[in-house]
Amino acid sequence: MNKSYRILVVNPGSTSTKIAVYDNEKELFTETIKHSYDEMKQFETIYSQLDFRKNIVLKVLESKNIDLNSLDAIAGRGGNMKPVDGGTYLVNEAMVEDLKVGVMGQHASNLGGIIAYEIGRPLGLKSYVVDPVVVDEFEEISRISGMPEIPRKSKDHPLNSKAVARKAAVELGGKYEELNFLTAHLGGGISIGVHRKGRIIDVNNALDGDGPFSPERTGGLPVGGLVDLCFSGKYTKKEIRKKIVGNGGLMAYLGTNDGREVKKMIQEGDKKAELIYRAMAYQISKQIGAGAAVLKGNVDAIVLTGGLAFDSEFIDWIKERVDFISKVMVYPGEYEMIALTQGVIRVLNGVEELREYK
Ligand SMILES: Nc1ncnc2c1ncn2[C@@H]1O[C@H](COP(=O)(O)OP(=O)(O)O)[C@@H](O)[C@H]1O
Ligand SMILES: CCCC(=O)OP(=O)(O)O
Repeated sequence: MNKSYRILVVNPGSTSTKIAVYDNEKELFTETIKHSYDEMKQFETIYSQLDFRKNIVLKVLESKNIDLNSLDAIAGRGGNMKPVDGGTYLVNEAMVEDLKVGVMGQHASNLGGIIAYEIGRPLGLKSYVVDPVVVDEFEEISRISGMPEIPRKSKDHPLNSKAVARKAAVELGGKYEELNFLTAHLGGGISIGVHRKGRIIDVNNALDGDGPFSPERTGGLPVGGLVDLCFSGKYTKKEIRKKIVGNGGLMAYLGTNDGREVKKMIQEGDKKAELIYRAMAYQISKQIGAGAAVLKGNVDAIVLTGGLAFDSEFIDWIKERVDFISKVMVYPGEYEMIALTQGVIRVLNGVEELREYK
């Protein structure tokens, strides 16, 4: 019989830090600590948030009476280290250095592996990241953008996407590694992943103006207009970036990044809100259609997930455009905490090989 493991899970997001403890797959608790804009604006960089977020994790563990010595391992959401294949990686010094710098960019997830390492090391515990945001399983053809200086990059939500695709595979009576899925992670950022037999061979870069617009990001833009805006003299580089990620999408058109607020506006008769919300579903559907072409139509299921998937009307707008492609399966919310735990348990039980970060 497999041993029982107690695992601490740390998931830093743009507006929250999620903390959970599991005994194997049994959740003891999950706590989400929200961070307001005002609280975070004191930090110049993601890395400078380290002590703030780490102390929050330690305080939550104390408040839940979790003895640090009772832990067997720590899992953190993997951030912008060098691109890697999907899987579970031991956090080592090389990874921590790359996450500190953010070799592939800046995102709160960069702190997941570092916090896990900093808490684990003095206790003699191993720390892991699972399916980090930079999982790159692209084929050569997916990297071509049309401008050699700017190759397409894989940066999205592989942790949640692979977790829901695995769930869907079980429901379909098959294995993730043997089936083809199109996943749509519909959160603050949106990514449409093309999974061919367990590998994400194409996806829109959710953090760099690619794919559908989202509650807070522009997605792909007409580049000519963007070039003009960049050189208009009206904005700094930082301001332009913020317009693309943070203040884009629903936020730019409607002044909110909250899907529930937009629903309220629509119910109160706001026609503009309805047009924009419908346009987001339209763009998501187009990206799903593009993914179907990548898979030459061999799609076992389209899997919709993320916070927006709680809105059944929104999901229906997508379904009516894409259900000719394949069966549509919906898993509202996100499964990142359990996916981190499961990834660590798979390697501790020897079901999956632990990967080394170089
Ligand atoms: N019931 C709902 N109806 C409409 N939108 C929702 C609902 N629940 C959550 N959302 C929206 O989902 C988005 C956040 O999704 P989530 O997956 O939690 O994002 P992230 O983890 O990227 O912050 C927000 O726009 C939020 O308002
Ligand atoms: C680095 C890409 C992952 C991402 O965009 O995550 P969130 O949507 O959770 O910010």
